[in-house]
Amino acid sequence: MNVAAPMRTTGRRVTGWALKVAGLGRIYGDPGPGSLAGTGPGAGTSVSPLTGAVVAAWDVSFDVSPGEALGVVGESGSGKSTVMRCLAGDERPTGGSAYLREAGDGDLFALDDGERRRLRIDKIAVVYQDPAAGLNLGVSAGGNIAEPLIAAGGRHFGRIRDRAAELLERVEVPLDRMDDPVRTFSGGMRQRVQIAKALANRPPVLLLDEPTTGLDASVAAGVLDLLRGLLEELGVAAVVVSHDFTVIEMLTRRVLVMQHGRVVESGLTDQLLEDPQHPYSQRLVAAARG
Ligand SMILES: Nc1ncnc2c1ncn2[C@@H]1O[C@H](COP(=O)(O)OP(=O)(O)OP(=O)(O)O)[C@@H](O)[C@H]1O
Repeated sequence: MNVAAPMRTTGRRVTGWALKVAGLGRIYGDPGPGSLAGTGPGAGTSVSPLTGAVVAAWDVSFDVSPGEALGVVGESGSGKSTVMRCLAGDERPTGGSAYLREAGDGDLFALDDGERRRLRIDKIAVVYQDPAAGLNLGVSAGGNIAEPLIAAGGRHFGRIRDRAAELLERVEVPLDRMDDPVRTFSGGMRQRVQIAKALANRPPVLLLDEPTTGLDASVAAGVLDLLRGLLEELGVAAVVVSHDFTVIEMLTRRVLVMQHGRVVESGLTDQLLEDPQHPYSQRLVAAARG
């Protein structure tokens, strides 16, 4: 299937999409036709009463432009991480399609595993909640960042080291820690190294899955500040998944609210925070406002 090429405007920001997702769905268990009935927000569950399948995400559609960040917010079990895992290529969706401008007009979900892995080298980068998922903790900070650079064809030791140092400096990790194993770093520093590694090959798309959950509040605030600056500066198209509207508010321009595997509301983040329409969004916003 061909998708019309997005329009480019002058400057770093473009009006066309960098990533477009249409009708993404993921069902765990029997994906037969009966499995959708009786699931979703109206039914109050994502588990099919007929087949027992879990409709973790269904009919999720959005696009993200370069220089834009889109949030996906919802409570535990709402399906937001499933969406992220499908986009990252960590698992295969049951249905839908996705297009990456820089990868031509082919459906990402139709690629084989090897092709998906190649996209992860320099086109779609992921920052996971758990730094251990994105880093090798036994390897130095510099070595972790070198890994995607080498995978992308980097062979010159000096240039790889310079790029690693530049990235560590940008994420405010002291350069004298560059050769220390990441295992010896604090949680906040590990997350900064993970961010540096994700950005190593200047990917057009960055997926952030609960990037500050699990960090102490003051450490999380520092990492959020860093991410906000990077997203403004880099022109990357970002998708930010979080259960926390405070994170979404700080990092994103638009947001989707998910409940029981479905999108129940979407819009500009500040407007949705100001005047949420769906009762579930109202509950999430109230929780964020304390
Ligand atoms: N491998 C799996 N097998 C079966 N069900 C799964 C699997 N992974 C996720 N689920 C179910 O899919 C639904 C959505 O899970 P998902 O992890 O996407 O939610 P989430 O909103 O990201 O929550 P959390 O923040 O807790 O990860 C949940 O009901 C979950 O139990």
